[in-house]
Amino acid sequence: MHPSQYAIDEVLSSGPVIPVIVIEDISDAVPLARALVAGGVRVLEVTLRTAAAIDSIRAIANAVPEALVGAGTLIDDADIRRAQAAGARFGVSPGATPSLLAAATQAGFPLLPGVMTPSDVIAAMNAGYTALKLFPAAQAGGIGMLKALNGPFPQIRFCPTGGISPQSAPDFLALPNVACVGGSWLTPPDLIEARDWDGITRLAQQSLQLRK
Ligand SMILES: O=C(O)C(=O)C[C@H](O)[C@H](O)COP(=O)(O)O
Repeated sequence: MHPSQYAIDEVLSSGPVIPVIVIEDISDAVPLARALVAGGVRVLEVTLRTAAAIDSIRAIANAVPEALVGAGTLIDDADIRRAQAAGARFGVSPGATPSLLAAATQAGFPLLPGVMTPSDVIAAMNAGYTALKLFPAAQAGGIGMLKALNGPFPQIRFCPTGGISPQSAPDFLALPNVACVGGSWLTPPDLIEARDWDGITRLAQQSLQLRK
């Protein structure tokens, strides 16, 4: 394991659910991060899917130091550079291309790469990555897929993400090779639009109870 990957251990062990966050309006970033932290969720994955994402990461890193803010949807080397420059402490990708893995290693940037096949797992392992996101988790086979992967790859810890709900999360979290799950349900667009930060704090608190 690369030394920078120790931060991924902290990301995976901080709580049962990593919130996958989409921020459209930069002015929502800090109150949203504070609402999640107030609910006991300090690892935050801000996806690079919106124009506001990089500035949001920078704002959260500066104003909410108790949060562990990371960047999601990393696609290429440039994404790693701009996420790191904005203060992201880790990155998450839907995939695990050789160039993305090499760029993260070279930058000393903790990365949770996405995999969906045994060949993806082997390629990531060979590049030194043992904590992986299974994406899209439900569509890739969900619980059955994770049980099957545990046969040949018992040393891999997964953060399944994609299609997981508060209803299905406990069954994922009960698996020996699942460290945590990712999900977008902690930050629903309607609550963000309504700036219902208390509602988001409640969702964060509820997510802490999902481990059976
Ligand atoms: O943007 C990324 O980097 C992604 O990998 C996609 C997210 O992981 C899924 O969109 C999770 O969303 P839900 O399925 O709604 O929980």
